[in-house]
Amino acid sequence: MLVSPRSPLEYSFRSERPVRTLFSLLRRKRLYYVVTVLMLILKHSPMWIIPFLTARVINTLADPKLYPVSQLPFYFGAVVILTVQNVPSHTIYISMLSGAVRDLERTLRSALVTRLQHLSIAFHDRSETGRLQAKVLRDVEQIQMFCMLVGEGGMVAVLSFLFAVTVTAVREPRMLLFFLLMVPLVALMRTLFGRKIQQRNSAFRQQVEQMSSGVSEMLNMIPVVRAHGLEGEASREMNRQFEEVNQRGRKLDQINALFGASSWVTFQLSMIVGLSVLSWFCLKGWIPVGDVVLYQSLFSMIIMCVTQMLTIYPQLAKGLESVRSLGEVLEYPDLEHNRGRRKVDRLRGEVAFRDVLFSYEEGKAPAINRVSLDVTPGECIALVGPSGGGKSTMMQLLIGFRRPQDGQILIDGQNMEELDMRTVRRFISVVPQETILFSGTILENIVYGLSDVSMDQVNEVLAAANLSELVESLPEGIQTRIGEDGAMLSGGQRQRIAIARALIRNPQILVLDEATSALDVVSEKKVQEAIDRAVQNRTTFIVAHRLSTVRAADRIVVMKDGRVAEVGSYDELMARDGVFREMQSLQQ
Ligand SMILES: Nc1ncnc2c1ncn2[C@@H]1O[C@H](COP(=O)(O)OP(=O)(O)OP(=O)(O)O)[C@@H](O)[C@H]1O
Repeated sequence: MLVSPRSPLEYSFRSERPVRTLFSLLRRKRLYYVVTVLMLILKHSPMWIIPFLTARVINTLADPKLYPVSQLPFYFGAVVILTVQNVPSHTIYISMLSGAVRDLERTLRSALVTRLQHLSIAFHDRSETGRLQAKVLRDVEQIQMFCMLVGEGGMVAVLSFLFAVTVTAVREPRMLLFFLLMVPLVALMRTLFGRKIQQRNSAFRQQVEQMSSGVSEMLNMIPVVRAHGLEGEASREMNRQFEEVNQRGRKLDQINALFGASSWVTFQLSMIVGLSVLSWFCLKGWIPVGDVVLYQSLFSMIIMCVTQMLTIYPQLAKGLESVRSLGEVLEYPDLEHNRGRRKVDRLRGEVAFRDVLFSYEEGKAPAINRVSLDVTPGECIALVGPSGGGKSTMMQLLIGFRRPQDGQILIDGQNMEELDMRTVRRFISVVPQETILFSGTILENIVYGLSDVSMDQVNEVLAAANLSELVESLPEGIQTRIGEDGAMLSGGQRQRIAIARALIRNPQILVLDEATSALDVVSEKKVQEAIDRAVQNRTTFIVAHRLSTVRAADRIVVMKDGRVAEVGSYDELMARDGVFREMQSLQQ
């Protein structure tokens, strides 16, 4: 069942092994990484070599008999060359690192979006949009930052630490012993403060997030607040949140200041202790004067590397957590399966439900309970019934968003399970209850997703959807921008645009979920006229609420508790003393 459009990236993605997953993802740009590491070593080499050269210069000056003074220009020249080469090597290093990491970022986002497009509607129902959005944006950004951090600070810290420890171990093991005694002290202090700062940081972040959702809620609520005269309360509530952010922010700044100063003092004190030990070594004659500078540099390198690694560590944990978070999408198995199934290049519009059983969750009462229904091409079926009766679920089954647990749905006599639903859906249009519009022009909203549509076709559907008059009255006509989510349009106009969008595809099957919100008489009449035209020459299913729609349907199917309670024409059902007549008498 789970054959799917999987990218190679998804095959190598194992969220239970985040580090291995990252390595396998980074392998795509192996050459970039090799060059990055080489350039890193080259660009950073002055930091490692200059202390040796400085020591040599000082030793030469202190005891010219030991080292020839004539070599001094060579040392200075070497320092200059080493320093200047940092410009090209650093530039190449960053462009290679960024090239590889940005490629990873783009690949991950694109894999996520492709996967999200193919995951089942059931998955999307269960997932909050905000959480999915955070995965595509924030989690990928965390992974990108993680890789940059490892590539920049992390690698330098590890390499420098190994370099300093090895050099000291080889040249002066007694000094290494002293260094390794000091390191845990610095690390301990860092860890203790780090935990406290992290707590304050996350409290502050939560407060800021709460404030930001508070602000957006406040903006949405402005008309309600104004209508109830609650402006004062609304402002007070926001001020309370601002005050909380202010308090937490100040606490965070204080602890950061204390930590910053303490770190600096600890570092300087450890340097002074290091210097006094080195001075003692020098006075004893164990090391020359210049080596005091050398070991002092190596010591400061070790302390800085340890500090750097401890700073990076929490970010690493976050990055790995983000890899796991992406796994929830990239490894989720519930994909719509189409590969290898029969493609459809034409449809007559015959639909049959055969003993269809469907429940949203295992063990729960079925939303569709053994329903059978035969619909001939061109027929108009109105689905009516009490709320929760199963009308929308029937439509979701018809368009293949949900799959029956038992029974069959046949389209043109072919079992839907054997058809490539992507090809079937080219012949099905859906007008949902809530019209979804985007902030383009009327034309863009109507032809959405189609590339070669003639203006004649557009004018035809405008007329069919009763939109010609509206479009002509606008100064920019069909090129008028309709604002975010069609904010400039009335409810009836939005519905008619949705109908036009459905009709432009000239579907063989039309599914129309009528909006329940009441329209004024004129709007309702216009929408109804549009529907009347839309149903011609195609099989139509309308989840109907309006009496006029119900009347015009060839057959009315009354759904109750997941079953078909009654089927018949308007007159037939009204003649019966059943659910439909009761519903109609309540509506009038
Ligand atoms: N996504 C879902 N997850 C779980 N249960 C659901 C889901 N959608 C609908 N249901 C349940 O399935 C049953 C049928 O719901 P459905 O939406 O098909 O009814 P309806 O007749 O279209 O109702 P309405 O007229 O209110 O839209 C109801 O009991 C409903 O609670």
